[in-house]
Amino acid sequence: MDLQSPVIVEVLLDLPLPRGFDYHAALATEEDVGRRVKVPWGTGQKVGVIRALKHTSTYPADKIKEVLEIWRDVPPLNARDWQLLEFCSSYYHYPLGQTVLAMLPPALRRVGGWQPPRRVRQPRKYPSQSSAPPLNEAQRSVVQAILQQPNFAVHLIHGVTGSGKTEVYFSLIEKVLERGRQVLLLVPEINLTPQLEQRLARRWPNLNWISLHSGVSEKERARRWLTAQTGAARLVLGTRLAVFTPLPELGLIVVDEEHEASFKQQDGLRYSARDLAIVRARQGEFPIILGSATPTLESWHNARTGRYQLHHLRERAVPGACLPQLTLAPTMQEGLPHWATVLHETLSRGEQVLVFINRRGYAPVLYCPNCGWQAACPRCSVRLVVHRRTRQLRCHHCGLEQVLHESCPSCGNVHMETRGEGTQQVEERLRNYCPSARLLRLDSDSLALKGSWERAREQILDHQVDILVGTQLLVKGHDFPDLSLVVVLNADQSLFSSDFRASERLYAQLLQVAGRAGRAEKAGQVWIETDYPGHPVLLALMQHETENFLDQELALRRQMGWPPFNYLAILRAEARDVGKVTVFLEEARQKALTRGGEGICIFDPVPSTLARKAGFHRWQLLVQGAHRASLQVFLASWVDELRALRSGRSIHWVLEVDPWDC
Ligand SMILES: Nc1ncnc2c1ncn2[C@@H]1O[C@H](COP(=O)(O)OP(=O)(O)OP(=O)(O)O)[C@@H](O)[C@H]1O
Ligand SMILES: [Zn+2]
Repeated sequence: MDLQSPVIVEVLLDLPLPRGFDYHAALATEEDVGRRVKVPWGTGQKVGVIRALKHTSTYPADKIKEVLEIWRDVPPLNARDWQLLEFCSSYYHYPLGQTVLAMLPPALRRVGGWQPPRRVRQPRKYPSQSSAPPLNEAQRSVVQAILQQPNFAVHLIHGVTGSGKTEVYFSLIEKVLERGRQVLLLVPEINLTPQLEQRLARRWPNLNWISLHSGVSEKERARRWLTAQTGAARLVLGTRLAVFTPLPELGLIVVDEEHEASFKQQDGLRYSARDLAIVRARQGEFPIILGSATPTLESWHNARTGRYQLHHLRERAVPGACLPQLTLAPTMQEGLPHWATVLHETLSRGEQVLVFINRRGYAPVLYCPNCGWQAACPRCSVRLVVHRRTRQLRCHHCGLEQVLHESCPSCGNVHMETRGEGTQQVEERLRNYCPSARLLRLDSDSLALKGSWERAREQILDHQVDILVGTQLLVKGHDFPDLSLVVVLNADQSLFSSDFRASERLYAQLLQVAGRAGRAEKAGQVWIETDYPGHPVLLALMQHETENFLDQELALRRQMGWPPFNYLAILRAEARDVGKVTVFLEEARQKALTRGGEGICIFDPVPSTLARKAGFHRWQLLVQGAHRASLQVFLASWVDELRALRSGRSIHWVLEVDPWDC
């Protein structure tokens, strides 16, 4: 660089604009690219990240302001970090500045600068494991096969529930750590981290590893993030946000439970952490492992067509443990349920029971049997849920709370009734069946307090609980050896959804919840309440035929022309005034039709599934592309046109690539 010319830096800011901003920075050098800066913005200040140094600017020199501070207290983003961020910004059509600032831990985005926490919380100590269990034959051959390819490859491990996928990951992780490379282990749920933290700490008592998730305090999260960036931390265990952690020596990524929807960010930068992890592995030329008992059809298709390498674990790992026995039973309107006997038998053997119902609260409907009035949310297009203990009606979408009606607001009838069951009612019912059993309800209401999941988990493992009543929070990847009976209530509620992914999701959910039963020596039983025992999802489940099910679903998707046989993007728009939403989407559709593109199909604007939320009307427009590349070309120019539309200024809109909910 010419030493005479004033140094100008291009700074990326957290603004919805596709460009950076120029500032003078007399003392900046090339080393500062990727560092955080404080800059003046309007009457205030903002934190940004230096993207580049330049000689000249297109702005008039006297308009360019001076950078207030370049923070050199932490390392800059490196070329690999930029590579991932640039991919992310261009693939999701999200401004680079917003992408970069979204990925920084919040404590590094403060205009006050970064102060490390005064006290560092010491990681909990666990008794170290004498030695890892010897891998069984099937596990060993998966490990061998994966080790043969040190370069980029996507490995899909399809392992039945309890087949010991985690031990396979650990074995591979050990090899990668020995080679001096860092490891990223992604899990879908913050609830799963205590279980894995414990396993990691026992396996490698001297390893410097960190966990990153939204439950870690701001400062602590930034501190840990920095230990990863400097290379001090050798392993990062985290939820989706951890996919962006700078890891200069990264050599392996594991995505556990790759089918989980929580890998998809649903607001702001709407990325899929699983997909970005694959991109990251390709950029870094190292292997990535996806593991699941119920892979997504996208991954399954890639495995079937040879793009991913498929590995199987067909049996449970604990010697003697086998897959649970499944029984379908009709829902009883009155009297004892069909599973009452087996419930008592299980409890009398001193084993644990999980009762699964995917609905929290007491009852989903409050209605008047006299005039038919129902309690609905005034701000959303849903009914209000009855919470009996707090005597409230609550909206599970916008958080609205009302006092439970004593009488019908429409006709004055004082005998109001509820319909359907939620976790609280099931808990009450079970207390009547088994008055002496110790019950624990686990849903987002009972787990609202910090640390409550960890306590609950220890109670379960210590066998201070006989019956667990819970929602999907309990389904994922947990390992409770004394649990031998799983009861699924009201499975039918999702059999008739219109989403093309409904069958895939229901199958995964039922198989995963069933998979919590009988993981150790105790034989497992699963009872599913349904009035449709002939439904294809249930038939496949009964036969433990996951591969057939996936193949059949793939054939259906191909026939219907849904992903993974094409690619989707959704333009979502919302506003208080429904007219503004439809005008914008109609103009957007016209632009799209004019632009067109090879294999691009533009649908009509329609109301979203939740058509009104917190007073906002929500509509969407689906775009389908036969090829990923041509869809990307189309979206890139379309999004520019959308930004220029006047009708888009007074509403919220967002373009989502590869949506999981349509
Ligand atoms: N080789 C082995 N010998 C004995 N026990 C094993 C072996 N491998 C794993 N296990 C045990 O089997 C149980 C299930 O393992 P793990 O939790 O890894 O299964 P998983 O495949 O991840 O299951 P899920 O998909 O249901 O989460 C654990 O208790 C684990 O300690
Ligand atoms: Zn609401």
